[in-house]
Amino acid sequence: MIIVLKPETAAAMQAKLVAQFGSKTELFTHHNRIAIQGIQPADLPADVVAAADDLITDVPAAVQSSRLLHPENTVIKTPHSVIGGDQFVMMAGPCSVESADHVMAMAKVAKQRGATVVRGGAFKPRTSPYSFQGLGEAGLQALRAAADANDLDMITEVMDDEHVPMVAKYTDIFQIGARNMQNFSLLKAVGRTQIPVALKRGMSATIDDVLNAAEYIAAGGNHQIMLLERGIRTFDHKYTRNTFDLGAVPVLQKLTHYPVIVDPSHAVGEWDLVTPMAMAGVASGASGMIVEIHDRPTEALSDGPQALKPKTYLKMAQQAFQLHDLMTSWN
Ligand SMILES: O=C[C@H](O)[C@H](O)COP(=O)(O)O
Ligand SMILES: C=C(OP(=O)(O)O)C(=O)O
Repeated sequence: MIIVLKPETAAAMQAKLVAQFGSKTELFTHHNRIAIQGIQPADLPADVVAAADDLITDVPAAVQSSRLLHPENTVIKTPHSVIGGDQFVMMAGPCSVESADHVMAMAKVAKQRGATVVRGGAFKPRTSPYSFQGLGEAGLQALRAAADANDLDMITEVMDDEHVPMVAKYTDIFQIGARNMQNFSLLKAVGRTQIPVALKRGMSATIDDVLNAAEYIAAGGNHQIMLLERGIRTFDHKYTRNTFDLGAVPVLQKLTHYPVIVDPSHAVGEWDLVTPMAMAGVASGASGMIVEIHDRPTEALSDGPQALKPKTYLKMAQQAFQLHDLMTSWN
């Protein structure tokens, strides 16, 4: 259950509850709230009940992710971005880091229209073991250099818990890919760091699966989490790579305090569908977008069909910021 304490006595009552239940159960405090697993109102001392504004008994398993414990938005600050604040955050770059020169050029394009984060995979989760697997640490170095030269933050995928210390040396944001959303060792490993984590929704993951995956990260002590909607598998993928579940954006925002980011590139998989769905992603109320760009998509080492060429990206990004500004003016 979650006990919402009156602010004036919250600290004293929390201390009392921690002393009484702390060794027996999972217990989390946030401002004037305290979540204690596995107890009922009848288990509480009378003075705690008297000091409570509310006793919430219907509490989800992913309690640290829940707005019931943490009502206000989480805002993540990286060197060049504020994610989950008032500004829309643009993350752009190639699917894979292909070479130092290429990612440098793509970072420059990303920056031209307001991106504050450059993306690129150095470890690639490919369907086939014979497809390009990424440049590894050399890719991380190239992406770091491209980010630094353009005053951008870096986001990159970490696929393996053993790689977490290596990727941590370079990146500002860990990306956990859709295929690894329930790789619990990996979630625990990034949860032990204090580096922001962008958790992509698994292809067949329910909302509760996403929230519980985020909870693994929070349970380790890392609360800098953002959730990425990148499309799910449904029944008809003849024309789109995945089904962009934009309903998930306001649902996640209602249930959790973490910023929600949209990935129209992986959602639709075809470049000419990316701009309209990117706009839909902005309209859904997301805090930001991650989008793939490439100057020669037909030669891309991964996901070329969904990459926006620079000119198309620049137009899309301009429209995305304009739409976000318009929506902000309505509030
Ligand atoms: O980011 C790259 C791709 O989305 C991912 O690696 C899977 O693509 P593939 O099925 O072409 O390997
Ligand atoms: C592999 C990626 O995406 P996803 O995990 O969503 O498939 C990616 O963004 O590079």
